Amino acid sequence: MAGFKTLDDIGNISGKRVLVRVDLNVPVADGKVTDVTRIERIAPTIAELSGKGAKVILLAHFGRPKDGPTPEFSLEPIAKATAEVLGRPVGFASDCVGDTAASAVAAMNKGDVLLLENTRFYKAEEKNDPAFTEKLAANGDIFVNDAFSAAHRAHSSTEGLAHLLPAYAGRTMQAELDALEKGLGNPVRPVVAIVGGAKVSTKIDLLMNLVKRVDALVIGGGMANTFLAARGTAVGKSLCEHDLATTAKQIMIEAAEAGCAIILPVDGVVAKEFKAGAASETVAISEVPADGMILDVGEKTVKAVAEWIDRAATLVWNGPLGAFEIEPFDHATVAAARHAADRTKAGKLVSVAGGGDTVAALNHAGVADDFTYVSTAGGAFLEWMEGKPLPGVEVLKH
Ligand SMILES: Nc1ncnc2c1ncn2[C@@H]1O[C@H](COP(=O)(O)OP(=O)(O)O)[C@@H](O)[C@H]1O
Ligand SMILES: O=C(OP(=O)(O)O)[C@H](O)COP(=O)(O)O
Repeated sequence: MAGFKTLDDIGNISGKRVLVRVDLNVPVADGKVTDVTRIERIAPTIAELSGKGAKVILLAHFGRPKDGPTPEFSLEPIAKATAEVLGRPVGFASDCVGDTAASAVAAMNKGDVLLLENTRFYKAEEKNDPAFTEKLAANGDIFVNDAFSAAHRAHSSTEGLAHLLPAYAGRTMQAELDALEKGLGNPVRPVVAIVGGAKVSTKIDLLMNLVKRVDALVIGGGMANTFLAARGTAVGKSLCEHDLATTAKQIMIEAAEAGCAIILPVDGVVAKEFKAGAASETVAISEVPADGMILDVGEKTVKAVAEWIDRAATLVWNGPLGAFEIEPFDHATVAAARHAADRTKAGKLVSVAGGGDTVAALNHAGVADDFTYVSTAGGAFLEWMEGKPLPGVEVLKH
């Protein structure tokens, strides 16, 4: 990989403490990891470093904790899941810095793997605070970044550490960049993007550039509601960021100027409660009841999405079309995923999808292996697609 040091360049690391940034921000329901793709993808890097006798110290975030350490956002259950997937013991330290982390690291033997607690339990992490980065660096001799899916964040553990320690790209980071370049570096047109999901405020800005790079943008999931509301459609109690209406309107203007079609839902499946088995009905998008929530796009929209997939030569997809974890709100996502998989298998489509929940949705639909490429990354992959430098990648080029 041009401009990067990879594990091929790492030399003798026997006995060295290697801090490895991984993405363990995996989907969890009722305390159980529901999709282990991100864990499986970090296995090669961990096996290689451990096999060379390094002390492998994993750094990761989980969710977006607002109030410091809380059990809900602890990585401890994920350490157990990681051990199961890797088929080896994975230690856990209940703090990522300070004495707790230092003594757990000091107790490691060559080849051991240890996971440190959620880096986002410290606000300083997201501020890329140099003093905090130094505290993280105190536990390592070398830094390896294998978290491509968090590389769009300029945080202490994704960017800062690469300034303080000799830094290398891990095998997944390397493979993700190679695969995206191969699949989307020079995409065959028309390019259709599907963007859905729930991370509206952190992803909406990137649509401003994405509409200049793709021929059509299908917006579903929670993301669609903000656009519908901006257009004046009442969305009841749906997930919606009304204060982003101006941004949504501007994206629609930019899209029109760039000749990018914007496709919004024409119908929605609405329910009064966000829970399995909740009574639901499909209504025209102009008829969402004031006390209803749109939890999936409706059948007419599913048909329109399939038609756009048929027109596409290349499909990029991040974010489910509905709350796919809860039946029956998985219907549109599963239908679109299966349709894209069929077109791909027929040799008519290059399909690249990514994101923690999107990968889980593709697995739920049973088609993850049928896509051209499935990235672990959602936001990072879209930012890469819009041509934006990713801080966690750029710093590895120094
Ligand atoms: N209409 C909707 N209302 C509420 N949540 C939704 C809706 N559509 C999708 N979601 C939720 O979006 C989440 C995934 O969004 P996101 O994190 O942006 O995707 P990814 O992890 O693939 O990048 C899922 O948990 C799903 O339940
Ligand atoms: O899950 C992630 O991204 P994704 O939802 O875009 O797939 C990454 O772990 C980044 O998490 P963040 O969006 O809270 O920084």
